[in-house]
Formats: sequence, C-alpha cells, structure tokens
Amino acid sequence: MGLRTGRITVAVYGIGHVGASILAAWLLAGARGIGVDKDEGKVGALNKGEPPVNEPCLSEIFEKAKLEGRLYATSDGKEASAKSDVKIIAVPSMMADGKPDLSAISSVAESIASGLKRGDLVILESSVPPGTTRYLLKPILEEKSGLSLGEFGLAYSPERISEGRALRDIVESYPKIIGGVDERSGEIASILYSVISKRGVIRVSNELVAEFEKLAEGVYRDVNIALANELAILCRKLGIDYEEVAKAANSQPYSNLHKPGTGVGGLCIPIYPKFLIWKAKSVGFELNLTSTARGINEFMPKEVAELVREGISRLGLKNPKIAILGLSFRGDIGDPRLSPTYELVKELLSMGFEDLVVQDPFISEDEKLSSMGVRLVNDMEEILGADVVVISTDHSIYKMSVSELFSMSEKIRLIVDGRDLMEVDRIPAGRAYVGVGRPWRFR
Ligand SMILES: NC(=O)c1ccc[n+]([C@@H]2O[C@H](COP(=O)([O-])OP(=O)(O)OC[C@H]3O[C@@H](n4cnc5c(N)ncnc54)[C@H](O)[C@@H]3O)[C@@H](O)[C@H]2O)c1
Ligand SMILES: CC(=O)N[C@@H]1[C@@H](OP(=O)(O)OP(=O)(O)OC[C@H]2O[C@@H](n3ccc(=O)[nH]c3=O)[C@H](O)[C@@H]2O)O[C@H](CO)[C@@H](O)[C@@H]1O
Repeated sequence: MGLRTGRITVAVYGIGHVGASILAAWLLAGARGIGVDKDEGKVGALNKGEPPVNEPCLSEIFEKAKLEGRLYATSDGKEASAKSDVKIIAVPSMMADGKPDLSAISSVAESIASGLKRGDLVILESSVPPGTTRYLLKPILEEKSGLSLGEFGLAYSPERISEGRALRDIVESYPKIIGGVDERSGEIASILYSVISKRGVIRVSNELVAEFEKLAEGVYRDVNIALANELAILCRKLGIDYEEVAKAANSQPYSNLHKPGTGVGGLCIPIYPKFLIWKAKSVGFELNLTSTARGINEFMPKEVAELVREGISRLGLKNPKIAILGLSFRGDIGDPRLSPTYELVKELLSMGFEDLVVQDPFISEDEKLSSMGVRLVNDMEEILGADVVVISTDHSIYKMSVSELFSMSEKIRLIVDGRDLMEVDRIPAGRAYVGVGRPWRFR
C-alpha cells in the first residue's frame, strides 16, 4: 500500500465534524479518498470538492484532491467498501433510553462487510463503550463477508479532535492511539497512521485499551469540570472569586482546576461517562464518582437559572426580558449539540420567565429553540433591549468588561455570567453582577 503514490484508497464512513477531517488528513498524505454518508447534502458537497462541514483548512484539500481525481463521495457504503483498502468508521455513537445507541455503527458495518475483501483493514474511530469493536463490529464483518479476522484487519483508534481545529488535531496536536483486535491489525494500522500523525502513534495492547482510554480522557474532563463547578459555587457563597483560587492552586503542577460554567455540552463529554457507567454495571460495578460528577454538571443550568431568579427578585424587576448569550455548546464554534443553553432556557421558562431571547453569532436558526417558543438572533442589537443578560457560552465576543456591557444600554440591570468570562470592573448604580464562581456585586 503506497500512501505516497496515492495507491491506497481510504473510505471514511460518516463525513461529519470528525470524518470529514479524517478524510482530509488521508488525502493530505496522498491517499485516494471516498467519503460515505447517508446525508445526500454532504455527499453532494464533497463531490463538488467542498467541505461537508464548517471546519477550517478542508476546502483546499478537497478541491485539490477532486481536481486530481483522488476524491469522490457516495451514500453507497457497499460500493465504497468494494473500492477501498482501508475503511474508517466515524458515525455517531449516542445514548438512548439509558443505554448506548450504536445503530449507526452496526448499519455501516453491514455495508462495509458486503464489500469487504481479503487484505482490507477496518478501523473504528467513533467513541464507543469498551468491547464494541470486538463484540459488535467483528461478528457483523465476519458473518456478512464470510471472511475471518486475519483475512482482514480490524483496529480501534479514537478521535481526539476539538471542533474548529479538527484537522490540526489529527495531524499535529496529539499522538494517535491504536489498538488492534489482533497483532497484525494493530501493526498495520500503526504503520499507516504513523504517516498521518506528526505526533506519532501510541500502540496499546489491544482495541479494548484504546476504547477505554478515549472514554477515560472524557471522564477525566467531566469529573474535573464537576469539581470546578462545586468549588466555584462554594467560593461564591463565601464571597471569594473561584478564578483567583484556581489560578493560585494551578501554580503547582499537581493541580489542574478546570473552569466552572452553565454546564457541559457537545457530543463527547456528556456521553462518554454514560458509556462507562453502563459498561461498569454490566460487570456489577458502580462508577460512583463518575455518576456523581455527571449529576453535578447536569445540575448547572438550574444553578445559573436560580442566580437569574435571585437577581431579578433582589432588583425588583417586573416581567423582565432576559437575553441569553450563546447557544453553541462551546465558545467560538457553531455547534448546539447537547448545549446546556437548552436546559437553561427550560429552567427559566419553568420559573415563569417567558420573555426570552437567545443570541449566538455562529448559529442563525435552531428548530429546538423554536419548538420551545424562544427566538434566536445573531446580532447583539436585541440584547440592548433586555433587562437581564445571561452568558451561557464562552464566545470570545462576550469577553468584555462589565461596565462596558452596562454602558451599552440603560435597560440592562442584571448580568449573570454563566462562564465567569467577563472582566469585572465597575458596577453602575442600580445594577448587579454575579458569576458561577464569583460573588454578587450590587450597586
Ligand atoms: N465532534 C467532536 O468533537 C468529536 C470529538 C471526538 C470524537 N467524536 C466522536 O466521533 C463520532 C462522530 O462524531 P461527529 O461529531 O463527527 O458527528 P457528526 O454528526 O458531525 O457526523 C456524523 C456523520 O455520520 C453520518 N451518518 C450517521 N449515520 C450514518 C449511517 N448509518 N451511514 C452513513 N453515514 C451516517 C451523519 O449523516 C453525519 O454526517 C462520535 O462517535 C463522536 O463521539 C466527536
Ligand atoms: C482535545 C480535545 O479537547 N478534544 C475534544 C474535546 O471535547 P469538546 O469539543 O466537547 O470540548 P470541551 O472543551 O471538552 O468542552 C465540553 C463542554 O465542557 C465545558 N467545559 C469545558 C472545560 C472546562 O473547564 N469547563 C467546562 O465547563 C465546555 O463549555 C463544553 O460545554 O475534549 C474532549 C475531552 O478531552 C475530547 O474527547 C474531544 O475529542
């Protein structure tokens, strides 16, 4: 398989936030690429040499590969499998009704198996509960293709990207973790990915270790965010700034206190702990710390809504208009998936606050907010007519001083900073400011 000669053909199943960047990374390394997706819009875009998702640095790679005849997209997973040497799976993995929903992976595995050939390599890159590659994927591939492991290769390699810098993360930021279901698969997958990843490859003993390490990364983050949230609330109640505490504590290498916030969103961190909690239960073990941390983070939208209610009551505001800044689950991207803003809106509506508007510079429409009867706007104009401003997402444009935001409109009386983002300077008379980990400031 000569990557440099472009002789290897890689089919990526699921050309979304992760898959489109994986495909681009292989094209960048000289491979031929096939993008496979059930979304005809994405297939059509890629067949025009355009990126199917809004990720930087993909356009020129797809355009060049298209011109060189090294790229096409299809919704026919069987055809893609018959025409490719390496099949990479990057479709969604979710939780539904308290258990993992891996139906997209199963469906794609069926398509791959129907075109699987001797010498092919299959690599699962979606984040999954430990055991998925060996006990869900392998049987489907073997039964449907009639081939046995050894006649084809099977490995697991987690994606560690952050949206908005996905290609850079794949090619430059982190070593690629590889675990083979058998020795040969691990070896071949490691050789191939050592061409792609400038940070090299970490080859672990098997696919189970690789599946688990990905979830461990996510659980580490979720537990530490929960710790930050809990300590921040206590700091606020004691009248001190959590940020100052964290900065001082983190001056020692053994401390990495995270940031508090309105909650934890995205397709990663809220889901990974639930994969592990579910898996632990299957072997009669309770992940108590992981579960408790998840509960703390899921409580945060309510905590922020309570701060809004307290501020409105202390200022004596009547029928206030509330502007929520940020729908995206993380700052400076436009992805609302599992965003805590939805829960914050639900909490405020349940408290009887109905005059709500959400502003996000990166997202212009959202069905879920519309279904809740809440408008979504792009510009800051509407905010000036609000009595209360709540920061829910850490978009950089919100990083202004408190006095600056208050000076933008006489109407704004209360700022609840759900990301402890703003620079706290002067509070004008008759106004108030509070953060998750920052005490009340009234004037
Ligand atoms: N988004 C992230 O930051 C991130 C980071 C690390 C890992 N991951 C993992 O990567 C996986 C994919 O996440 P994503 O953010 O790219 O999701 P996404 O929703 O952006 O993309 C998934 C794509 O798969 C397609 N798809 C779904 N079912 C399909 C099927 N049966 N056949 C063909 N195509 C199908 C969808 O149309 C979509 O285009 C998930 O397991 C996630 O946990 C995501
Ligand atoms: C290298 C990397 O990072 N890759 C991705 C990234 O996942 P991600 O894109 O979902 O983004 P995160 O930054 O994890 O944010 C998730 C939510 O948590 C909130 N948050 C965050 C930090 C904090 O201190 N306090 C918070 O409240 C934030 O607002 C947001 O809602 O990390 C995962 C684990 O490493 C990886 O699995 C994933 O590949």
